[in-house]
Amino acid sequence: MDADAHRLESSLWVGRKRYRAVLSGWYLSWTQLDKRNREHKTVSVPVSELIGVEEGQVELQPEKKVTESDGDFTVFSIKRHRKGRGSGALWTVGRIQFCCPSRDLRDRWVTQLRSALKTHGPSRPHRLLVFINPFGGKKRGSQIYRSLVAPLFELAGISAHVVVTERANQARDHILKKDLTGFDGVVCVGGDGMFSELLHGVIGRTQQEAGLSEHDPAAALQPCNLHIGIIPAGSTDCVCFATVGVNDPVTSALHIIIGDSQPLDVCSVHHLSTLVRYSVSLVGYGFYGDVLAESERYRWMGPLRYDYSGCMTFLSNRCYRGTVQFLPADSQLSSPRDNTRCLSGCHVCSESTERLFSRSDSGSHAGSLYSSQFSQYSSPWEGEWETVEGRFKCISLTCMSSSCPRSPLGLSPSAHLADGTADLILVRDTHPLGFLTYLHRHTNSQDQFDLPFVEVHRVKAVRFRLPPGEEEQAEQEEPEVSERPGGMNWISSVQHLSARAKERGVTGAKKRGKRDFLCGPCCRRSPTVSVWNCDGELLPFTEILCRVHGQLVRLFARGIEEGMVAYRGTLGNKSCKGKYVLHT
Ligand SMILES: CCCCCCCCCCCCC/C=C/[C@@H](O)[C@H](CO)NC(=O)CCCCCCCCCCCCCCC
Ligand SMILES: Nc1ncnc2c1ncn2[C@@H]1O[C@H](COP(=O)(O)OP(=O)(O)OP(=O)(O)O)[C@@H](O)[C@H]1O
Ligand SMILES: [Ca+2]
Repeated sequence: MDADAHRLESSLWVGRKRYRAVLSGWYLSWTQLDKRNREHKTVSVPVSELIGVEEGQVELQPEKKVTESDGDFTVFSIKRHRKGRGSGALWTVGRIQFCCPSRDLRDRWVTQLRSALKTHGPSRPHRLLVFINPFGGKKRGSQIYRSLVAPLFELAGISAHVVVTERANQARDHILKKDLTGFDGVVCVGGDGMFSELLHGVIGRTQQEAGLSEHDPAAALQPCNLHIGIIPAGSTDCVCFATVGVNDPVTSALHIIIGDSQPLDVCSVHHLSTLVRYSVSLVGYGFYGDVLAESERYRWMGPLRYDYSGCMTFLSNRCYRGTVQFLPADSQLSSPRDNTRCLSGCHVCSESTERLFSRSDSGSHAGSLYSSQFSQYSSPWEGEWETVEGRFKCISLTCMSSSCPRSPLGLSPSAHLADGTADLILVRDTHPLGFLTYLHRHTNSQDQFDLPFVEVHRVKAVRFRLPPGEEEQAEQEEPEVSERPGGMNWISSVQHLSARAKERGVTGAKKRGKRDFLCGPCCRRSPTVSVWNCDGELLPFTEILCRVHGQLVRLFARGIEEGMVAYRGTLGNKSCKGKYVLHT
């Protein structure tokens, strides 16, 4: 439809001031007029950023209140705040009350604005399936949804089917098994763990419907159409922070309402011929694995458990031997040390869309990487595998920056959300002060890669193997792989093994903790094998293969908005003002 089909222009009042209001093309604008009809200040709002239009004088806070009058209507739109609490833009609801000289004119305005919204917002969701974890983070999920999000969905005409979860993995199972006809997206109210449930549900369901097996790391998985929305209410909320730039329920709800769409790379983690889990944020061995294993004992501390376990793990001063192999990404396209940042509309990511979907860069029949072990040429992917052997404090693989309030630029500040690559960070054994320097640089603008014991690579795939003689024993029962692609058997087997890994992690951490305290923080008699942390879940296997699937899922987000990033001095939070600057 012609964008100007909704054109309307008339004189309106806002409070005691008279305006010439115009709905034209993609904008609603109003210009103040003085007594002689001279034009003054103009305010313009893109139709794409309108949330809803209501008759009468409408207030949303503290609860919805409508004062009916013949000529009034209220327009709700997105309002940006440059000084957000984090490094992105904080969005709130802007409200403007117009008054028309007649009811007839008011009705025309309301009708035209609503029909402009319909025309300009075809990608907006109409029906959403919302999962609330009542126990995530500070246990405020239900309250956050009820008081901050539900009223906005109602205002925007979104119908939401809400499921308050009663057990872990309920959301994932619901998405995998139930009829989802009519839903335009799924939303979680919770933390990274809840997001991960939705991620596994959506990817699994899509592959199931496409008749594809998720187990073969060489398979070209089917990109998912069902969008995922995240209302942050967890402990870390790293995925939300890294894709929106702030952890704020209202900002996220508004991104969902206007139907923003942000593709996201996903890493599949395999052991032998089995898919173990998907990750978007951190696949980490050594320090981050140990922190997570340790933190399981302190769940009762809430979000603080990570700081406490972080200190304990740091003091235990462990390092682990192993062999890391990786398939480098094209270094002509980008590099983890190019000092750029993936922002909304990022050109590296948009160019990747073309590259990722213009040709099939793998084939599900090309043979498993595992069958080839360390051979360089049987990979379905281009390039040569590189090998690094040694003793590591930590090994981290991240598909995105993994920024979070604790680390506002993240594990890899120049990583991209949707370029089909991940950054592999290898931190070799070093003295505690060196490692502390590395960790501390995550909290400020100093380059954490500019240290002699740290290396970073942009990669498409990674393998980890224990040193000869310490290989993984077939102690774990092999997960029973379902015949049916996307079937549930492997999930429950891997889940069972993960629960055992958690137990092992906890008891292991107990033993290690005791011994470390007896011997002091510099004790060298530490365990030889760590555990993998996959987006906050412990993995039941040590020898794994990770492969990046470019833009496999889509979020209701748009990346961090340009001009809102925490470059020098633009951050609102006093305690960190001016600190978060990329090293340019
Ligand atoms: C001197 C201060 C150093 C501060 C160092 C801060 C580094 C912060 C790096 C954050 C990286 C987050 C990666 C995201 C992971 C998520 O997908 C995942 C799921 O939510 N979260 C975790 O696994 C949860 C993992 C949480 C890891 C928290 C680590 C906290 C370390 C504290 C170390 C203190 C050492 C002090 C020695 C005296
Ligand atoms: N009703 C429930 N009872 C118990 N566990 C649940 C329930 N609903 C979801 N879960 C599980 O709780 C785990 C943690 O939830 P969530 O991610 O929301 O919070 P968090 O751990 O505090 O935050 P973060 O993951 O950001 O650190 C998830 O892995 C999820 O599977
Ligand atoms: Ca990426």
